[in-house]
Amino acid sequence: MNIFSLEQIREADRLTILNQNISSDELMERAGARVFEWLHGRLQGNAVRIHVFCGVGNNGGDGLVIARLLMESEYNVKVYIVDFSEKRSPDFLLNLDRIKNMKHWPEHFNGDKGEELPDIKREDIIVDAIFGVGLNRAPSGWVGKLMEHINATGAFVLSVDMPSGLFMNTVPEKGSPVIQAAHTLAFQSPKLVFFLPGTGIYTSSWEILDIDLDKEYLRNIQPEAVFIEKSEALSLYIPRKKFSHKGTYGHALFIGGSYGKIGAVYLSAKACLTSGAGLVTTYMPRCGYSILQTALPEAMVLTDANEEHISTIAFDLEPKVIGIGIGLGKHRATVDAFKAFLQKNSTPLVIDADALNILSENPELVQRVPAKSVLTPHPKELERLIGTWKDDMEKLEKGKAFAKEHDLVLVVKGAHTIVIYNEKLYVNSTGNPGMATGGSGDVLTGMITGLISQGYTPVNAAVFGVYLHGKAGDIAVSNTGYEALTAGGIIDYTGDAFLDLFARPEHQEAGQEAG
Ligand SMILES: NC(=O)C1=CN([C@@H]2O[C@H](COP(=O)(O)OP(=O)(O)OC[C@H]3O[C@@H](n4cnc5c(N)ncnc54)[C@H](O)[C@@H]3O)[C@@H](O)[C@H]2O)[C@@H](O)CC1
Ligand SMILES: [K+]
Repeated sequence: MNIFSLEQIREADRLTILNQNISSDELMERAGARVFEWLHGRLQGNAVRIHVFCGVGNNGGDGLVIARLLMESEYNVKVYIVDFSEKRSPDFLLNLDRIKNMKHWPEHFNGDKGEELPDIKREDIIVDAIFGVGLNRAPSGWVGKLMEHINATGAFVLSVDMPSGLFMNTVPEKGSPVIQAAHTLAFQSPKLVFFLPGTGIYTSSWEILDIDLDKEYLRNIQPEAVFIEKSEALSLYIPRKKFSHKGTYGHALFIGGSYGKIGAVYLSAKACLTSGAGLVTTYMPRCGYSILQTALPEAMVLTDANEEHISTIAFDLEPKVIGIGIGLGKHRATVDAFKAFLQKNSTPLVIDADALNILSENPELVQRVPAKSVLTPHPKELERLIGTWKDDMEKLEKGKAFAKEHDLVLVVKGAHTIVIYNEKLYVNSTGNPGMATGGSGDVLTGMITGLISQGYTPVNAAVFGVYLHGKAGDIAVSNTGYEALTAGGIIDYTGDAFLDLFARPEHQEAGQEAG
């Protein structure tokens, strides 16, 4: 599913009106009607009190359409106008007249009358149509107070298009008011901010409503980001061939491990085999030999001369891809070995853990990383690589610039992991908090390496690997619960994650969990 930018939504809006030969107010009616149908389908005429808060722009206009349609179906509706500006949108004004024609007189808030805050009960419903995509500065004092009052009621808050107070392309300053939505109904496409840690917290779940914006235009543009769900993942899948052999699926090598951290290599190697690599070899210090040969007889083991850490990186094979850094440690000899390895290596890499830390401590080494290699940093490792950021948006911008400059695939880990390559963002839909457990990252590195080994391009391997990893975790938790999920458990359910790609058609987006 595509995620569009503010400019793209505005243009789609304009072209829809032009090409479908409708007025802007007809488009607003369509948008409001979709929200009304959503509510009506669930409430079925229930007498619950519905408080509709409308701003004075087009989001507020949508709110007025929703309120009118609810009233026409005899719902118990109260409308409030949050008069935050003298510049009211024409379609807002048109719909305000229509509400007044129904003999309903909205309560106006404009800040200088010291209005009493409305009395709203926990069991009521609030429709938040104060600000939509047009917010361009923090709401002023009294508007913020009203928004905080809404948040404090404990009522179910349904946000129209986006929770009021969120911006499309920046993150609200600390203390800036934002509506805490129970659910958000977004028009046409989800917003990027639903997936970022600092802003995704403002809606517990979200759904999109199709308002039939200009399909031709939306199909032909490069979206701001792509949301990777089953259908996108399936489109990346490469079927196995009947007349194939282990050589067809590549030889993957893992370089890593140190005394006490052999398990990391085991997890990567096993995840790599489980995701379909033809052959796997691990290169590790001598102390890892028996452990790996015993725990994972399917893998081959090469050892360093040193017992406890890697001191030289030398091997006599030609792997298709190398996963490096898992459990590696940062012993001086290991750092030197890694530097020497980068000088002569041209095989694509999947770089994780201590190899990333060595890179960030020696930034000149980044130039030595082969183009299109995959980097899988968690937030701290990312910060060491690209520097600090003021908010999630800046993090993505810096990530894009870094990936572009070095022609690398960057996997920005989080609740919604985002893969960055060639200025494109791929936002993952799968995964859960049970996966925040030691070794989960080693499994991901193993999966991505395994996919590259089989012939997936590095960017596709990263996007597909992140999806599969999360999906395996999601299937696993349905059996283990969050707490008991371990990294090994994610590997155990990788097969189910593959099978799930071909299971019944994807359920409609309804009720997605965000954040
Ligand atoms: N193409 C679409 O997707 C459609 C959008 N519609 C609705 O239109 C909304 C966007 O409407 P608008 O562009 O009018 O913007 P909003 O209604 O989101 O915001 C209101 C206006 O207030 C001003 N403003 C921004 N921040 C302010 C602040 N802190 N204090 C005071 N004034 C402020 C801006 O001029 C802004 O345009 C969407 O979110 C959606 O709900 C729908 O009506 C139909 C179609
Ligand atoms: K809103």
